Amino acid sequence: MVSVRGLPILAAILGVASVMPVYSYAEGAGAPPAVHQQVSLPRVLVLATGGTISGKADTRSAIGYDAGAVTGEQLIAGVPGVEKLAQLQVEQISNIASQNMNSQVWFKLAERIRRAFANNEADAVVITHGTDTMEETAFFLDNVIGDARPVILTGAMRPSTAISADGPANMYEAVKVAVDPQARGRGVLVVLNDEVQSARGVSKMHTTALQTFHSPNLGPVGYVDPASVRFVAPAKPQQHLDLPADHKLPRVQIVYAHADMDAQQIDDAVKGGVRGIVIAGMGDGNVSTDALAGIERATKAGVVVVRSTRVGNGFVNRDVEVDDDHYGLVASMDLNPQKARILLQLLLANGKTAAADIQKVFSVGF
Ligand SMILES: NC(=O)C[C@H](N)C(=O)O
Repeated sequence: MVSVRGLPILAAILGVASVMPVYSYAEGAGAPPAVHQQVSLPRVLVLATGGTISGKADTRSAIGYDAGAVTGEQLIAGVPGVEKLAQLQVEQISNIASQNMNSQVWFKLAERIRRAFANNEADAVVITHGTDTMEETAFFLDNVIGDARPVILTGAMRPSTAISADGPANMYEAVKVAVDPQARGRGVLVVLNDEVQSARGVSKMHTTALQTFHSPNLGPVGYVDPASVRFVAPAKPQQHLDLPADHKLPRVQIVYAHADMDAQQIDDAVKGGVRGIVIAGMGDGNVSTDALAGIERATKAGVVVVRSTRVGNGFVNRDVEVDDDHYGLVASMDLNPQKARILLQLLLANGKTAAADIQKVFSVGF
């Protein structure tokens, strides 16, 4: 449990923060108290999971760095002015690079957020996270939280020690969005580089650029800068799927389609005991004739098959180039393969196994 500290300590922190450069948290500023209190400001629970935003290198121009080397508390201490936006309570959920993100951390996050909202501990949640799998964590949480209070993920493309580290500005803007009344009722959001994206729409689309997050099909839902938060899309209805009590998600494998494709990967997946397969198909979710024969074997064996696309943009349409009705397939609509995998896992865990029922959920809103 974290403890509430007194105002003299807060004043000391504010004094330090005001003269320190923004990257100070990576340069041994020391751990501040876990609760940064200012009476009557909104309460934001910060859940730190690691990633480049918590990364640290030996020198400011170093190429390599260790992700998850800085704690959430140190990270907050390097964001001057954030304490004027909200009362921040920081908890460390994990400290990993997000290529190692996994469903156990997702369950931990989901349960902590549900508890915080049920006990009225927080008005909003900000999660710091690596960018590689941020869209997957955001989408998982979007499907299981179902609360109007904002849940915002943020991260960074440059480690905390880099020249022009982007983490502090992203953290500031994430908290700014979290406390904005208009952020309510929008599901889980991702805030980086002055843009606000929905969990459903967002995808990492550049390996290294600061402007890596885009929502190719849906566009950003809003914009943020130090002076303002502007939403350009309407709020959405809140709904949620249950978390499996045993904290296990069924095995669903992604199969990447390509020229010269045979059915080997699909047959191997079925033999390996998967409950579902998501095809990262060519174009509008296409596979070769040989692979389609493998898909037919898979569905006959009771494996649910969803057709998504490797293209990264556009919708996968039902029954246009592939006869989904005939083969009993699900079209992923706007969902990329990694998000289609999560939705299929959650639906299977909630007892939905019929392709038609699964299709209805994938098609929500379209
Ligand atoms: N920019 C980043 O955060 C990348 C890092 N590999 C991560 O996802 O943790």
